[in-house]
Amino acid sequence: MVVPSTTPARQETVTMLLPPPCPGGGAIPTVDMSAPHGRGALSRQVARACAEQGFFRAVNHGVPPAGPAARLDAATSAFFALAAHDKQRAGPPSPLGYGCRSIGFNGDFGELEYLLLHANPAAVAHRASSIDTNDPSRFSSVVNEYVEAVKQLACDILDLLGEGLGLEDPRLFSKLITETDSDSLLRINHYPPSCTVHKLDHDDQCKLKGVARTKAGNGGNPAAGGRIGFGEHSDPQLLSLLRANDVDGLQVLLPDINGKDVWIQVPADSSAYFVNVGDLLQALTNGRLVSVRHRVITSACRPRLSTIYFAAPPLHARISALPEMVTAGSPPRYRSFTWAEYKTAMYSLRLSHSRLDLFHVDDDESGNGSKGK
Ligand SMILES: C=C1C[C@]23C[C@@]1(O)CC[C@H]2[C@@]12CC[C@H](O)[C@@](C)(C(=O)O1)[C@H]2[C@@H]3C(=O)O
Ligand SMILES: O=C(O)CCC(=O)C(=O)O
Ligand SMILES: [Fe+2]
Repeated sequence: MVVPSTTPARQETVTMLLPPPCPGGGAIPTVDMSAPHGRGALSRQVARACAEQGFFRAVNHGVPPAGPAARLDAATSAFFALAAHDKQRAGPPSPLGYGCRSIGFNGDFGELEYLLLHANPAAVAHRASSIDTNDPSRFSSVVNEYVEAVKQLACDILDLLGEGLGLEDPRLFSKLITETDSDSLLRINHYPPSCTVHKLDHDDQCKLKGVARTKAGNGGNPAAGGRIGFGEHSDPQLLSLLRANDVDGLQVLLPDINGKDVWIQVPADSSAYFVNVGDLLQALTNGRLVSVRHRVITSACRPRLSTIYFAAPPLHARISALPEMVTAGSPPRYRSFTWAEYKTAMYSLRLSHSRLDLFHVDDDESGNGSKGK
């Protein structure tokens, strides 16, 4: 087995913004998906990045920048450029649909507007008529085409993970997201420029005057100058694949050389995919892979447009540690649960909550079932 042993639970002790130590992001691993050193080396590299950082930058990933990705960016940018009342037709988020500032149902806010879609063609077609009233079928095909491309990349990465972890069935993870009733999502986030001159425009766009400005409790002190675009959280699903324009803002919480967690800025790279491990993959691997905490802090004078594919299993999928991941020295950490059960818990909680803690075996046994923030 080539994957490093379980990462110990991490405590954030310092919050700071670091300039990227090198153009590639320093602590952030870059994985060349064209496998220049062969598939074995690639699978080990992917597994190692997901175990040590829970995050990596994928380059030469095979999804061409022109084509589905460019068409989706054009279609979603056109939507966000509409007048507020036209966009509200696709809202409020249920949680799917168009949302502005408000995230989830429990009082989280961020300086963004977004579209959240179920990634299956029938659901996309249902939403398209309120998003693109002129040509809903074109909007649907643009989204479906993109989803097919990004889902293929997600399957490739999940298969590499299965191989790198030495699973008996290396395709087990990817099979979960290719089921016809998989619960994967596509989210498009649009962060307005942070310059004061544009801020009022955005308040007007959202028609949410009077809503409290983002508070520190929504993700921590972002440091002078930045505003919370999307507060600190981990993604609940299996794996997330993020592509964004060339505007910075994404930060990940990673341990420094002394083991202290620090916020690392992820330099923008519009040609790359940023891949992060979600809570379900952490549970399936019994904590071997880590669901990385991340956030978006906006400080640029240009809008940030990001598109994230959240690869998820069907609602009925049962999540419990794979036998290969359980040993005498590494007993099961989480009790078994279904994705539906996990989703119910997650929608009742704030964005920053460490949801997986609710399913931790120790917490369960000691009766502290609702540990968290
Ligand atoms: C506050 C919330 C928004 C969220 C559902 C939740 O109750 C907690 C998890 C949040 C999150 C984070 C990652 C994704 O952006 C998201 C779509 C998801 O699956 O979990 C969001 C949820 C959301 O915006 O509905
Ligand atoms: O918009 C981004 O860059 C990241 C947002 C995010 O983490 C999310 O939507 O879950
Ligand atoms: Fe996220």
